[in-house]
Amino acid sequence: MMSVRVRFAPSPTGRLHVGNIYIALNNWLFARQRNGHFLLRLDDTDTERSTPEFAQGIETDLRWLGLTWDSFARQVDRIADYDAAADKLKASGRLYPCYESAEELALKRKIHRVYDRAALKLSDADRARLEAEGKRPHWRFKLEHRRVEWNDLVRGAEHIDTASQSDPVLIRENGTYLYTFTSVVDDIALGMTHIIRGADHVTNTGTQTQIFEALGAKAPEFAHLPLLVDAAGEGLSKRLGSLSISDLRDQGLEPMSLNTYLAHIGTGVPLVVKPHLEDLVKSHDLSKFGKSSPRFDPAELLHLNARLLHLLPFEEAKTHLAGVGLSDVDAALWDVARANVEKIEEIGEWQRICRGSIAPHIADSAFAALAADVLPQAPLDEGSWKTWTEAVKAATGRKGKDLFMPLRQALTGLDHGPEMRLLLPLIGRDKTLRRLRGETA
Ligand SMILES: Nc1ncnc2c1ncn2[C@@H]1O[C@H](COP(=O)(O)OP(=O)(O)OP(=O)(O)O)[C@@H](O)[C@H]1O
Repeated sequence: MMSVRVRFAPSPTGRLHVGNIYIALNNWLFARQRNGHFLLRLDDTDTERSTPEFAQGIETDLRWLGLTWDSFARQVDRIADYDAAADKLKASGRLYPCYESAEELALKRKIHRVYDRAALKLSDADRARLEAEGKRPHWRFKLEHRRVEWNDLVRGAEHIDTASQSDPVLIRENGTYLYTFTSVVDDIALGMTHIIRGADHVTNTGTQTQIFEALGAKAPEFAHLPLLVDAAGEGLSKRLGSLSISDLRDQGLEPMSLNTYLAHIGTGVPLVVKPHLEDLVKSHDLSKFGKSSPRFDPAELLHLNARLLHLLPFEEAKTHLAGVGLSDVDAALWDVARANVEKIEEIGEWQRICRGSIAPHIADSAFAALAADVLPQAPLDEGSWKTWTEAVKAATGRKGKDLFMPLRQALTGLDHGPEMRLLLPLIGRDKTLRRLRGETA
């Protein structure tokens, strides 16, 4: 069997958003599951809007998520190939020059929805006259008017009737190529076997299939994933910077929670925490995705992030902790605090409470003093809390919340957090005594 080759082909015209990564991830998982090849291709022929900073940002985002690529291409390096392919289509009569201005085309559109192919009727003399007047042609691809059918790996049996479409412009008046064309030339040259992309490209599929064939190639298999929308149901755009990957990274989310969430939404399969990309590779299945637009809900992502941290063993958490400046957190603290955070940086607060210094919250200093008197001797362990609170109860007559809450507040400055039985040994006897006296310790 031919080995699988897929690509992610963003234009470096903005910061990648979660919809773009939905596509990148699905391509990557599809390739990895089949020992295939994943190409990163920058569609950067729009030189006005493409920038090196956005190109760099794409690489940074993909690396952060672990979506590494096997090869890399840029469309600006491949113009000679486009020229050669265009010459071939011109020679076979599939690309024809048109001279209508934008105004003329707008007028025509009021009468016919589809371009009337008037330019095909021009004689050599007509064209020579137009050129002599200084007109430069744009070039249209002559569609075969027929039904193009394909078995979409996401959407099932699909078809487009190209008779209802205008012959697409593939080369602009200034000689630059349109995406519809360059993408096909690349997909042929770089040997793509499957094209996995967003549903915004379904309508291009008829035209592109015919361009593949006109260039002597067979169209690859297609998979069109639904377009993600935000929690309010609005579409996403690189240009607007909505739900960008760099923002989510800056917010301190784990790359694997984003990968897991994106591999899940739109599938209808229950959301299960997957700590490693390999786990997602195993369960990946394009046929599980539906057609309707999934909502990307940041609240759901945050919840998943918390669940992922709760399951993350210390050995794996270490590098993440170092990444947020918390390399001094140890296994004991991690194991106690991880169930109480949504983002890894919040571990810093528990590090400060257990290992650094805080201002305690003492509501009743007489009670705190009595409690200090009966604190067990060092070293404190997981049994010490029970021994201590029983002694405090005997000394003060307090019980339940009236007993536990003032102690928690005195020791942590907070009224919530991990079990006190686990926190007490981490805080230690000295700090506990000082905090009970109201000292910052
Ligand atoms: N909201 C979305 N959901 C899923 N896929 C999307 C979404 N938006 C874009 N894509 C896909 O992302 C890939 C990269 O596309 P592209 O670089 O054109 O991004 P874009 O967000 O559409 O760009 P722009 O906003 O600059 O027009 C394409 O496969 C496209 O179908």
